[in-house]
Amino acid sequence: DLASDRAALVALRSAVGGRLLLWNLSDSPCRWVGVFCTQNQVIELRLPGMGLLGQLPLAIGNLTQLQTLSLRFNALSGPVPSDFANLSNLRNLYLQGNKFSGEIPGFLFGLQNLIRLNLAKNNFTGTISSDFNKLTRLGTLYLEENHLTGSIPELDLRLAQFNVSFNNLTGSIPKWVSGMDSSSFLGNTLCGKPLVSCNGTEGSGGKKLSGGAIAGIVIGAVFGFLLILLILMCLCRRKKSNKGGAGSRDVAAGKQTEIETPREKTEGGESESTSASTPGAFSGAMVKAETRGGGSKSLVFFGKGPKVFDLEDLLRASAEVLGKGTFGTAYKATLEMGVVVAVKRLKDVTVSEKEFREKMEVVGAMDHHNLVPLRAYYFSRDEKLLVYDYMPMGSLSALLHGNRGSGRTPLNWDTRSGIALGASQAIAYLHSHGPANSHGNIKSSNILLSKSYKARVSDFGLAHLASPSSTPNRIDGYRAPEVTDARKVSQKADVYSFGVLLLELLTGKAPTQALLNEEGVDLPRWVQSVVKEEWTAEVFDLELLRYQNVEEEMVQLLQLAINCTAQYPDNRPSMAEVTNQIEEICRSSSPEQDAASQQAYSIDSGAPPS
Ligand SMILES: Nc1ncnc2c1ncn2[C@@H]1O[C@H](COP(=O)(O)OP(=O)(O)OP(=O)(O)O)[C@@H](O)[C@H]1O
Repeated sequence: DLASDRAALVALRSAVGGRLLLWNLSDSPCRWVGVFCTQNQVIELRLPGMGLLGQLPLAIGNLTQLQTLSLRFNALSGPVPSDFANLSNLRNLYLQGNKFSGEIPGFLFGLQNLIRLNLAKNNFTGTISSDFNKLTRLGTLYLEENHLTGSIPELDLRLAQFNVSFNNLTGSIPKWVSGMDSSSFLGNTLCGKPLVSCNGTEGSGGKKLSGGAIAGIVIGAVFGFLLILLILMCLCRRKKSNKGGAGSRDVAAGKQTEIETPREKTEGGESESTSASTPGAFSGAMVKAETRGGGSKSLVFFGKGPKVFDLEDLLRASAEVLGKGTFGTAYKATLEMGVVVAVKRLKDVTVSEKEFREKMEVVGAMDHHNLVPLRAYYFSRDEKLLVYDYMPMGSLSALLHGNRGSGRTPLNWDTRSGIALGASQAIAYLHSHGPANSHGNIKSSNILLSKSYKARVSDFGLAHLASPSSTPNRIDGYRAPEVTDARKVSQKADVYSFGVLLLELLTGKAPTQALLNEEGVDLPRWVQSVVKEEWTAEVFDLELLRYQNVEEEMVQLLQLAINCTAQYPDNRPSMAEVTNQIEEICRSSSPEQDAASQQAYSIDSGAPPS
């Protein structure tokens, strides 16, 4: 019961101290940092980097319902206490980054429910026991950077993740792990696939190179680098001279406009564009608009800077369809002076001209670095055009779901959590302008990206202008259950949509794709059903799972997403609260995280976007 769980935690606190000393003992233990309960029982204890010092007492073993125990990156030493044998419900054990010593204790092999075991970066000695075979559910085994000796035993496990690098292991790599990356075995005296074969004839890693060969490689690499540098410099010069004096500055924007070659179309069925720009094609449609609309109207600009282009310039621009959305078609328009903008032609606008202009004034006045700014608009009876900054990196939807094949750069935790934070800040900013201010259409194709993968929320306010009949099904995956009229989306409904977006970031699944899955459930319900069973890896995007050390942050963000997608609006947090929580999650993953994920990248050679 909770009283005995509490006693165990207090005993732990007095033995290893650290930030556990900040626990408020007069509070329920379920409210202490790192302690997670279900039905008045502690089921998770997550204490990473809490400055815990010394030997663990016999205490944690009393937390009999514990499913996840994380003590990673502390200064815990000595043996793993024997009462861990009582943790029969334990699924995830993270002890990496401590100074635990002694052999890998035999009682761990009695924890039949273990799915993830991370003992890396400790001082464990002895051999890798064949008793690991008893852990039939094990999917992750990390033992790197210890002092383990002997050979890797023949086991009958099907592991998704395995690493024994930088131990003192010898012998040949058994077949059951020979499909792992060579980096899992480096720093030992091992041979066989994926390292060099044991008779020294084939394989990729492990061959000793002579001093001369190393010198040759270094010199070659330096020359190669210089050559690439030279080519890049030439290319830059050519590009500059091509541009000539053409204004690449969007003066209306008051800042540099990013001019890009047409980007790859990755948005599945949503884009109907060819990648070639068509000079005049865009203007054709608008000339019609201009003549039919009366001809005297012009673009209404926002922002303080001078207006570098006018309607005439826009008419002459080459246009390329970016995609068809709920409210019309989006174009990439390249103006003759070189400025690139995104133009949206709205359809089915139901509000009056006065209402439209008032709404545009509100939208145009929004100024936040995580919003795509509305630069100008045009209104006539037949045509309504909105001019935005063009975002060359496309949308989060394309980034997450496009190009899932080989050659894709994995989207790492830092990038995803950074996008979540930026988007939440923009939405919280919109909400801070009064309770009637909501976005109304939060989804991954409306989260655009800057060159440095920072989130820019677009399409703010458009939902309030469109008729409900023009709202296609595909936004349903994001829509809160209480929303019946797409023009009236509350702030709490925005929070719901944002929660779905977080789930999309964490699972890599499109909400619309989840709608079509075999069970016919939506993304929030699917995640909840998986999570209810246990906090397994199953919900997370495989690309994220490669970076083990962020799992706690991932779980925290998952919990937040689940809170945001609560069925009843009152049970959802406010957007300001959501932003604060994401900030905290990002902060807790930063310092120690950076070093660890850098390491993961260098092993995977998947360069993180800066
Ligand atoms: N400012 C922009 N810069 C670059 N690409 C953009 C810009 N605005 C929209 N896009 C892209 O153009 C395509 C169509 O966008 P649009 O907003 O019209 O539709 P949507 O996002 O699919 O749906 P909805 O209309 O419901 O927002 C999307 O792929 C979107 O990412």
